[in-house]
Amino acid sequence: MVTQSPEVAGFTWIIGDSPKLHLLATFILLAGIRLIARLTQRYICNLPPGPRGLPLIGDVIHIADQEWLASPQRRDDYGEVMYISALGTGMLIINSQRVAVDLLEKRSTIYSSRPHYISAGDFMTKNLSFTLTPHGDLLRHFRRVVAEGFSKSAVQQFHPIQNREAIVLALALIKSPSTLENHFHRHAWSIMLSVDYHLPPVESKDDLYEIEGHVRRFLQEIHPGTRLVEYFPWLRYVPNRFAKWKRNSQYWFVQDSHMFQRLLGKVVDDLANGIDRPSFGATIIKTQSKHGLSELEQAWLAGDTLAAGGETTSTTLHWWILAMLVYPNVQARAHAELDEVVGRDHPPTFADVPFLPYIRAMVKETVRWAPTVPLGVPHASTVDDQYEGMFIPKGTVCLQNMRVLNFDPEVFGSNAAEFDPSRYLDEKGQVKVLMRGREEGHVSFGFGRRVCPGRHVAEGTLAIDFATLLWAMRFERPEGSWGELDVRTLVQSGLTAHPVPFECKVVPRFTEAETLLNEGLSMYE
Ligand code: HEM
Repeated sequence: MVTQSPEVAGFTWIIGDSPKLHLLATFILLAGIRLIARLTQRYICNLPPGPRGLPLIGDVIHIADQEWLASPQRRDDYGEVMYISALGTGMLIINSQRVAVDLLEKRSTIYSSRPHYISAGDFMTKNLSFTLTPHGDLLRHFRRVVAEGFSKSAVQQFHPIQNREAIVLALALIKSPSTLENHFHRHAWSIMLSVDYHLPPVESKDDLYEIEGHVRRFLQEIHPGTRLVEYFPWLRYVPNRFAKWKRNSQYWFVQDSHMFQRLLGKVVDDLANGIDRPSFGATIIKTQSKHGLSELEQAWLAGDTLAAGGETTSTTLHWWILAMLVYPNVQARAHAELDEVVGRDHPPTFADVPFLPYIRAMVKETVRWAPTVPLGVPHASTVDDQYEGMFIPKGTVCLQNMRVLNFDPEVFGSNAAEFDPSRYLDEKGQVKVLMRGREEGHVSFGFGRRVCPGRHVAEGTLAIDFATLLWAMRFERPEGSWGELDVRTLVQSGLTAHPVPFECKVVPRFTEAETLLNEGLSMYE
C-alpha cells in the first residue's frame, strides 16, 4: 500500500515536521550559501555533511545510503514509495518488489532510461558509457551485444580463467591473509581484464592505475551534489576558460577513449593475426556487422563492462567473508558439502559446481544479503506517468532500495535479514526457484531492460571462488576480537557499499591444501 502522497512523504523526510523549519531550511538550501546551508543542515535539519560538503540532495542520499535508508524500517515509516523533490529533480525511492516490478519491468518502456548527467554524460563520456546510455538505439545495440557475449552459455568460455584466478586468490589468502581487500580487488580486476580482453592477470596495483582512475572519476561525477551544473544546467555554457570541471571532463574523455581503444586494439590485432582467444572484446569485434557499432562505441562498450564488473565483484566477496565470520554454522555446512562432493585430493573445478547446491545457494544468498549497490543504478522515466493515484513526472529518478526489497519477509520469510543459503534449497537439498520469473532469486542485479548483463559472469566467479576458498581454508575471527561484527552499516564508495572494516583469520583446513592448489594451478599455465 502506498501510504502517503509522494510530495508529503518527501519533504517530511528531508526536513522534519515543522513548517517553519521547512521554509527556513528550503530557503537556505536554495540560496546556495554553502556555510550557512551546511550549518543549517547540521544543526537544524540534523543531517551530517555530504562528501563534498554540498548542501544538495547529494547529502540526503549520502547519509541515507549508509544506514538510514537501507533499513527495512523505512518501508514501515514511509510505505512502498518515497518521493523527494529537490531543485527540480524528482526522486522516487522504491521500497517494495511489487512497485519495482510494476514500474521498472511492466512499464519498462517508460522507466528504462538513466538520469541525464551533464558532466559525466555529455562531457566526460560523450554519452558512450553503457551504464549511462539513455533509452534509445545505442542502448538497444549495446544490450544486443552483451546479451550475446555474456549469455549463460557464452560465459562458460571464461570458466578456465575464473577457475585459475580462484586458485591464485586462495594461495594469496593463505600466504598473506591480512590484506584481504587488496587480494579481492586484484582478483576481480584480473578476471574482468581477462574476460574483456584476454589480458594476463594483474601483477601489481600499478596495472590498475588507469582503469581505477576512470572508475573513481566517473563515480565521483555522478555522485549527487558533486557538480552544480547538474542542478543549474545553464552552467554548461560557461566558457571553458572559467569552468575547470568542463576542461577536466573533456580531457578525461580523450584519455579514457585512448585507454579503451588501446585495450580493445590488442584484441583487434590478435584477431587480425589469426589468434582467436575467448573474450568479450573478441565477441564485439566478430559481431560488428550485426550491431554496426563504431570503433569508439565498441571500445567504450568493452571498457564499461570492465568498469562495471570489477568493483561490484570484489565488494561482494568482502561482504561474503563477513557473513562467513558471523555465521560459522553456514561455513561448516559448506565445508561438509565440499568434503563429500569434491573430496580432498584436488581443488574444485566448474565440473563440480552443479553438484554443490549449498555453494550455489550461497552465491544467491550472498548477492541477496550483501547490499553491494544499495540503491541500485538509478533508472529515469521518459514520459509523465500515473501510478496508483500518484503523478510521476517525466525525468523522475527511480532508486531501488535493495536491502529493503531483498529483505521482504513476504518473499524471504521472517528470517530475511539473516544470512541463510538454505532458503534457496528445497526439501531434497536442491536449488529451488524462490521468485517466479527471476532465476537468481533476488533483485540485486536490477530490473527490466537494464538488468545487469554481467550477472552470469558474476555468479560464475562467486561460485568457483566460494568453492575453492572454502575447500582450502576456514575463516575465523582472530583471538581476542570482541564485540559483535557490524553487518548493518554501509560504508559508501561511489555506487557500491562495503562493510565496516573487520579482522579475519585464515586457517588452512588440511596440510596438503597449499600443495594441491599449486598443482591445480599448473593445469591452467
Ligand atoms: C555481484 C556482482 C554484480 C552486481 C551486484 C551487479 C549489479 C548491477 C546492477 C544493480 C546494475 C543496474 C541494473 C539496473 O539498472 O536495473 C548493473 C548494471 C550493469 N552491470 Fe552489473 N553487477 C555485478 C557484476 C557485473 C559484472 C561482472 C559485469 C560485467 C561482466 C557487470 C556489468 C554491468 C553493466 C555493463 C551494467 C549496465 C547495464 C545498463 O545500464 O543497461 N556487472 N549491475
